[in-house]
Amino acid sequence: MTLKLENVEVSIQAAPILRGVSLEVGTGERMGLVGRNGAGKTTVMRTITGLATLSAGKVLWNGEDISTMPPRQRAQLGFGYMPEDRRLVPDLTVEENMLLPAWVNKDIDGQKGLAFVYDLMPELTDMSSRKALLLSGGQQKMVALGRALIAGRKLLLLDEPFEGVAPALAKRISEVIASLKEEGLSVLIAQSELSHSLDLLQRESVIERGEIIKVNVIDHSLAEAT
Ligand SMILES: Nc1ncnc2c1ncn2[C@@H]1O[C@H](COP(=O)(O)OP(=O)(O)OP(=O)(O)O)[C@@H](O)[C@H]1O
Repeated sequence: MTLKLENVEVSIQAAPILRGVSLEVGTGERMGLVGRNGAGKTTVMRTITGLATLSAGKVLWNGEDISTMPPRQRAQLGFGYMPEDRRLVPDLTVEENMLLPAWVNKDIDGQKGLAFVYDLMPELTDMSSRKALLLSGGQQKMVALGRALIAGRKLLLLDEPFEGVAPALAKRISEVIASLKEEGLSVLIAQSELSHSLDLLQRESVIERGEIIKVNVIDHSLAEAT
């Protein structure tokens, strides 16, 4: 289950936003996408989900060109997306928010997804009937992660999952993401800083003004030594 971007170009209102972006995320790999605000991280995520349109290049999934596949079909392939701003519906409960992808896409098995998510994050079971508006920012991120996992059983795209989250909860989110390796899930994590996830990632692509300027392999022996 490999995701590959080949020389992807995306323009918004004639302004070039992504300029020849190439990257690869392998099965069970956790890859970072690191860059300053405005570097193009969210646009990369939206290109992978099909929400942004390429003007050149390709998005490949297991070698198949999915560049023009609609977002709905990509969700059926097992792509899940957690947007930076969470986009929870305040008046819906935690469980209803997580079931949203299954309500709009009948091919997604919501109950099966919920069982998986509750098993992975038992703390969500306790808050399942609470309205989203009553949750802290960090708890909302957890719910957004749960919702992304309802569809995202093969590829998970997480946009700033640790931003604005208190350290204890950030550690928990990091733990949950790390445990997904056993499921063979590939994860791409966009971040403007690395603080919470160095030990989580295997590689990171650095993006600057719409271009990948380098790919770093993370040396875990350094983290283990400290
Ligand atoms: N709908 C839009 N209309 C105009 N410009 C846009 C639009 N969406 C993104 N951009 C521009 O594209 C560039 C990349 O934005 P993008 O959101 O992908 O960056 P980012 O790295 O995710 O940063 P952030 O974390 O601030 O969202 C920015 O310069 C932004 O202003």
